[in-house]
Amino acid sequence: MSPPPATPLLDRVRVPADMRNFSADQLKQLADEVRAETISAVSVTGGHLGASLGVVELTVALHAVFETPRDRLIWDVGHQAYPHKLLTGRRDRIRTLRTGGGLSGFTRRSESEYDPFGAAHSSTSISAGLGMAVARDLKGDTRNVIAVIGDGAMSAGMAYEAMNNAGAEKSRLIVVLNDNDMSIAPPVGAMSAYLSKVVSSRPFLSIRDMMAKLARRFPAPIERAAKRADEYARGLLTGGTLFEELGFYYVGPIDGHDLDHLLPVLRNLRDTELHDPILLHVVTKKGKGYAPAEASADKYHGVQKFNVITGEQQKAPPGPPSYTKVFANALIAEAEADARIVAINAAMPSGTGLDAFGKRFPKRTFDVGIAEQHAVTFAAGMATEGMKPFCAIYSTFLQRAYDQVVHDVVLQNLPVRFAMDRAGLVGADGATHAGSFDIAYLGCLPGIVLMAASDEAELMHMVATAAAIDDRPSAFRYPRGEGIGLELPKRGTPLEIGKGRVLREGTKVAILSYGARLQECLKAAEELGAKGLSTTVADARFAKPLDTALVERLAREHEVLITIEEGSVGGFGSFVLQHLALRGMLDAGLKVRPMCLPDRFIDHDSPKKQYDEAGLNAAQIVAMAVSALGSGVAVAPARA
Ligand SMILES: Cc1ncc(C[n+]2csc(CCOP(=O)(O)OP(=O)(O)O)c2C)c(N)n1
Ligand SMILES: CC(=O)[C@@H](O)[C@H](O)COP(=O)(O)O
Ligand SMILES: [Mg+2]
Repeated sequence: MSPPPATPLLDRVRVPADMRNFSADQLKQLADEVRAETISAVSVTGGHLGASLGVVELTVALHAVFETPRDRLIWDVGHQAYPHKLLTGRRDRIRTLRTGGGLSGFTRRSESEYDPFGAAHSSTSISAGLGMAVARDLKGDTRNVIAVIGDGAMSAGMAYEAMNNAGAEKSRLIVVLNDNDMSIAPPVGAMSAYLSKVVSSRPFLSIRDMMAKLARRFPAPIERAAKRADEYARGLLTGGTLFEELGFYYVGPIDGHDLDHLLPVLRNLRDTELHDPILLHVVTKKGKGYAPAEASADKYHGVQKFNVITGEQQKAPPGPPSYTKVFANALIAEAEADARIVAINAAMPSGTGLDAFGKRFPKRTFDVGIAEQHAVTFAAGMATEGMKPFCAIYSTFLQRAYDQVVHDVVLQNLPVRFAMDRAGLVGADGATHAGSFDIAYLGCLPGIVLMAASDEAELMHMVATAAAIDDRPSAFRYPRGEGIGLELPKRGTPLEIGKGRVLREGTKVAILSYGARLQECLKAAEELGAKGLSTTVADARFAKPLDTALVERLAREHEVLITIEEGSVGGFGSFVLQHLALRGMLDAGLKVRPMCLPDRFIDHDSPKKQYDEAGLNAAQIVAMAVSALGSGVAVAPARA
């Protein structure tokens, strides 16, 4: 007779304190329930399933052993934190994940006391953890600080900067390296190869543990001998781990799914008198425990809603190709014609579309890992040798390489091309991933050519334009998602640099759009026309160099000039205003209304709702024009 079903335990756990008296067997059952609940919840919301499944046991063990939230637990990237959210008072909201007003898809200080540090951009956890550890020491506090970082995130320079400092600071910090041998794609780089070597060597924890225990039992001379033996054991089995050379006490590798390993090791680390930073190397499987995830190439890194039984993801109805796909095809067409074109991405081959480029040109495609700073200067180096590098990095992630853009590319006037996908608001990933700032942060740089695609055909032309610009840096931005369904040429046609285009002629209101708000502008012009307000619509195409003749004509011939962009304050509208002001064209009463993202962060929601909240949809453009004509004050977009 089969044993009676175990009473569910997850229902008894609102916060981690509720599970701290559980036995090892109960914790194993709890882990199974957490995994099932994670799969069920993400099947409804979509999201980052694979990474979360890979850390179910680790999450249970960390919260069982450490006194969170007093002990600080930081998740690098935070995309793997769904089990963490289930166990820290957010189970009731887990099915609101990544939806408007719902839980964030990453960790967030404002969301929970169990999230001591916000994340989403990778490789920040060790730095933040060290900061918390040093602050603890300065305050004479005794809490533990634990940073969980993945093998992919460990490929970013910031992680080394942090470890280098931690090794010198000698402040007690526990870094858990969650090694699942995956980034979004299979990992790249020497660090990944190194970790595979360490993982494949015999687990030497037992020998080292024995030596350490022996050392503690004997007087100093023997302790020194034991310590030397320990060094030898380490060197013998793994050539001395890189982490120990950086001043960390390395423990591992251990099985990150086996609570019988995890619990005692974590308790030892919690109770040890060691004041060194510690690196615990755990080996896990991304997508663990859900067959469709384990079987998939990307381990269900980021999924749509799906059928739990079959694993089949909800497919969007067939629509126009995504901007990403159009970019990839356009770059392939250019590269077919010019062997100097090479493409670089930072651990985002599929997200940028360079996986397709790489299939066509494997030797001209470079995935440098999560290393945007390196990617940019690597591209700069290639440009000095006459190559035509296209650096495909999401607008938000390019923020990480800003000084490389300024100092290594623009200041040296090197012809690196920046393909900035995910420009503007991006929906479910929310504020951390919005491509809000590139117009402002690039537009202030002398000499760079800046373009924004208003549709997928324009994107093709901008790829061709960038390919042809070989005497200075250039950048073009385009949004997440699908195009508008235009017939596309085989290959783009280079645009005349610094020239916009007029799509609709009017006399009263002029709308000058930069980027993909153009369709909303055309809708608004229709509505304004129906109100008897004849409206011109123009596509600026370039923020730099600005089409000053077009800007001045629109200013001269209309009562109201509206500029609009999917970017923050300080961007395209500012460039237009500055030009008109310096030309004295604001002195004669022209009513100018720059429409851009509000000066605040816009939380996750559907893109349509996000742009509603940002005040950048057709109805709000109409309202802005009408209010300006009535010389009303600009209507600030409603706060969500
Ligand atoms: C600075 C930065 N670049 C790129 C990304 C996109 N990204 C999110 S998760 C991820 C892979 C992370 O791999 P790993 O740290 O091993 O975590 P895993 O998904 O394997 O758990 C990448 C590249 C990011 N979040 N931040
Ligand atoms: C966690 C992370 O940063 C990436 O997975 C990101 O969510 C990808 O964004 P896209 O879905 O827009 O490619
Ligand atoms: Mg990984």
